[in-house]
Amino acid sequence: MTVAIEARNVEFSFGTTPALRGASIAVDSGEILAVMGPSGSGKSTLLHCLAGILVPDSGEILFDGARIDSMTEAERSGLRRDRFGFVFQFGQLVPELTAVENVALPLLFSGVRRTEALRKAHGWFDRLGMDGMQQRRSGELSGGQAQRVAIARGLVAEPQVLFADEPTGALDSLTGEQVMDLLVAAAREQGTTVVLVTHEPRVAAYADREVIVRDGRVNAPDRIAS
Ligand SMILES: Nc1ncnc2c1ncn2[C@@H]1O[C@H](COP(=O)(O)OP(=O)(O)OP(=O)(O)O)[C@@H](O)[C@H]1O
Repeated sequence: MTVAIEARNVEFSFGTTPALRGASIAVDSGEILAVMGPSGSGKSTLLHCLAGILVPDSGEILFDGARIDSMTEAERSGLRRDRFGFVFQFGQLVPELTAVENVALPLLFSGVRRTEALRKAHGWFDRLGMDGMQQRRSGELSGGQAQRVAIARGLVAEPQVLFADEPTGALDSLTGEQVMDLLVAAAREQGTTVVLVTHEPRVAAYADREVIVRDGRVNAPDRIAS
């Protein structure tokens, strides 16, 4: 197995508040990893460091074998644009744009022509179960529909790694399961590596592997002897 993305002994503090204290994790290419752990343990901070949004105070982040913590901001933002996809708790769709324009955004940012980007984005709506809703704006979508659109946006440019921070956090459990079914099926089809932060065991159950962040470090889950 090739490692897609890795944190080695990462430390990060917000001012005097330590958030990561020697966190290490390696995610295999194509693997779906669930990052669990108590509130405030450092899960989101770890995701932001892996995604090149935050730069660790010490330690290393490797993507495809290359150090990204020592890259320039411009290089890291290029990686985020071209190689990574993102889904957050609240889809963060652009309210002024239609659903299909929202899905097309990462392609447009990567320089794909508008007609081609919109054509590709259109192709997602059937599998979203949302054919006919392409022209709606986010205020005209349910929470689950908006989050499905956000997942299509996260995957449309076929990123190598999808970072999902509590993607079902604002949804009821049935809607959350529909969103996870979509996320996992589409990621598997594209061979996308997924780093999924969640506090819900039902959501983590979709992953290939679970780790727990406690006090800024990553542990394998405690196994219950049977
Ligand atoms: N922008 C910030 N400024 C200051 N401290 C922060 C900031 N973001 C996070 N922290 C602190 O860093 C620590 C780790 O936070 P983080 O958000 O990574 O935890 P988390 O495990 O994702 O929590 P949750 O499950 O509640 O989202 C916490 O002590 C938190 O209070």
